[in-house]
Amino acid sequence: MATGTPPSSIDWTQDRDGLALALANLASQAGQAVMAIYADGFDVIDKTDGSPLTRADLAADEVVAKGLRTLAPSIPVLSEESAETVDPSDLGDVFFVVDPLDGTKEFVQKNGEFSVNIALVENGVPTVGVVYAPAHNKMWLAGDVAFAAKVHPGETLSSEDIREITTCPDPDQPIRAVASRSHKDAKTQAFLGKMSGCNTTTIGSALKFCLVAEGQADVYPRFGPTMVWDTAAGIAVLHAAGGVVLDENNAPMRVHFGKDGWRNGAFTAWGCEKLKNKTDTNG
Ligand SMILES: Nc1ncnc2c1ncn2[C@@H]1O[C@H](COP(=O)(O)O)[C@@H](OP(=O)(O)O)[C@H]1O
Ligand SMILES: [Mg+2]
Repeated sequence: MATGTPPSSIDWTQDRDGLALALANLASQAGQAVMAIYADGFDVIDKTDGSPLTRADLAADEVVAKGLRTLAPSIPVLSEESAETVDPSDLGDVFFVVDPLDGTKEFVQKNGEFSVNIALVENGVPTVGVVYAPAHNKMWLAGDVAFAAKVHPGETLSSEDIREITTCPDPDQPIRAVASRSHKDAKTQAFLGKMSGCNTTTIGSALKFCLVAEGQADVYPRFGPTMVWDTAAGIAVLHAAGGVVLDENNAPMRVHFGKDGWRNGAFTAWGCEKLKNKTDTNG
């Protein structure tokens, strides 16, 4: 079944898997815009926080913003590229969170490890998420159920193209960890060092959540800074696949505007909460 543009009167909070598919198709279009610039060449601007910005971030943001206005005009949008202009109190309880190009450092280095992230957040909980890696032709999407699919940038996905994914924890095997390629920190290294025999793969962007969600890794520890748009979509995918993302207080991580603005605290994303005991046992 190919999806066309759905009527804007749909209550998406009642059809989260349907929304996930519609957002996946939007991410595919944004990925097409990103890949055109990836092939074409681009300048890199340093933002005030030291992170890079390219015209691919802005082009993808425009595609996603326009698509969301058509799809769900009544739901507000918080995007990395326009967050400074958004008053958090105007967002209400239900809003979209967008990182049009997550892993811009990886994009600049041309290693393919970047993604388009779109999430629906309801009362602080990411309930729908899509993470699209256009350089890998790979989409992860989730509402009530988590799925993955092969999709080339710009292609339209239908419900027949997607396969269900779940996490794959095996408490008898050494932990497989994923960590940031470009943002390493001592606390993460210490955490990884506490797990005997742990194998760690480094990779950019929200792809780390997706590797845990589809059972290729067990844990993604993150003690260095991230923003809510880096994590919301990945949390939704991992949660629907059977995993959990815990904050510094071991509570499910929420999307919220706090003393550090939209910046997250430290978190650990697990394929299964029980695996957490392995850090305690072996630490
Ligand atoms: N000092 C900092 N403050 C806030 N966010 C940071 C940061 N350093 C890295 N990040 C976040 O980490 C993201 C990259 O994650 P990873 O290291 O897992 O690839 C960046 O996303 P962008 O590339 O969208 O800017 C950025 O939001
Ligand atoms: Mg990001």
